[in-house]
Amino acid sequence: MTIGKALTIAGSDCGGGAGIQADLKTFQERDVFGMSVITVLTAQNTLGVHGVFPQTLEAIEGQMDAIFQDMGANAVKTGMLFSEEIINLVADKLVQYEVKNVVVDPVMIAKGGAPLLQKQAMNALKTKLLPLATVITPNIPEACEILGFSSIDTLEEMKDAASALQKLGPRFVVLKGGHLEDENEAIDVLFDGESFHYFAAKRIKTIHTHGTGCTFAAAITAELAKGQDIRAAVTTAKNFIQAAIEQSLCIGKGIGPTRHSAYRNKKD
Ligand SMILES: Nc1ncnc2c1ncn2[C@@H]1O[C@H](COP(=O)(O)OP(=O)(O)OP(=O)(O)O)[C@@H](O)[C@H]1O
Ligand SMILES: Cc1ncc(CO)c(N)n1
Repeated sequence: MTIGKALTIAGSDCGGGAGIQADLKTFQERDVFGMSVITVLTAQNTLGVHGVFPQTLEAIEGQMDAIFQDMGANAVKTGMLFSEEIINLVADKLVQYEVKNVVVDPVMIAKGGAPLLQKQAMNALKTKLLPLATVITPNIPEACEILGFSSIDTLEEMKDAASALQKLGPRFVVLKGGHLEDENEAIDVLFDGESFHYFAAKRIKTIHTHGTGCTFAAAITAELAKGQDIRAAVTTAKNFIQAAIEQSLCIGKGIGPTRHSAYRNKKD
């Protein structure tokens, strides 16, 4: 029996809604074999991030070598990388192992406002990691940070930003519109270097959106690991996150997680 293999290189969210935990739950739901490289431990719950504990470079390198010298992966997702040193190491290893299908979720700030990427790491993210990406999945504040834009307020501005991001080197850009002020729709824009594709869904009124970005990018990764093309992968990921937010969970006292099992048994 063969199965698609997907690897997440990200931070651990002990609260289970984001990071490594969200990614592995999503991989499982999408029927790919999930593996993980933990870059940082966070002490985190629905109220916020209470501690950040980066792993040593030796520990991160050891995990990557263990996976790539044996099982390998059909697709890799990066999430919280936190520091310049970790970004440089991960980028070097992706090159060393000639990894195909790299999904870079440029995680910067948690929903509660905690920084998940050090300011000094921005240049390494832009110059070392983005050019290795098959697809990047920034939200609007992340796109603004990367590009030095003061704001992105309209669909036209999202298109301009997606096109500017693609010039930094990723093959595809998916700019997420979750943060756009639109009462009716949450619209994401895919730019392939030539044309734009739109993925719109009804905006759900809920505060429980902890880990939506991780879950969405993990679903894209799972589909790429199965050999789907980018448009099919984003279509499935959008349906997956929509179902997960529709049934999001009021667990904890703050911003609750989504329900990763909500899309189970639904047709693509
Ligand atoms: N209220 C909502 N209703 C429907 N879809 C949403 C809603 N909020 C976000 N989305 C969708 O969820 C996906 C993730 O987008 P979002 O912008 O929330 O990511 P994010 O800010 O990176 O998340 P996080 O950093 O908390 O993990 C996108 O497809 C976006 O359109
Ligand atoms: C570990 C981790 N990665 C990513 C996010 C972004 O949602 C988070 N809150 N925690």
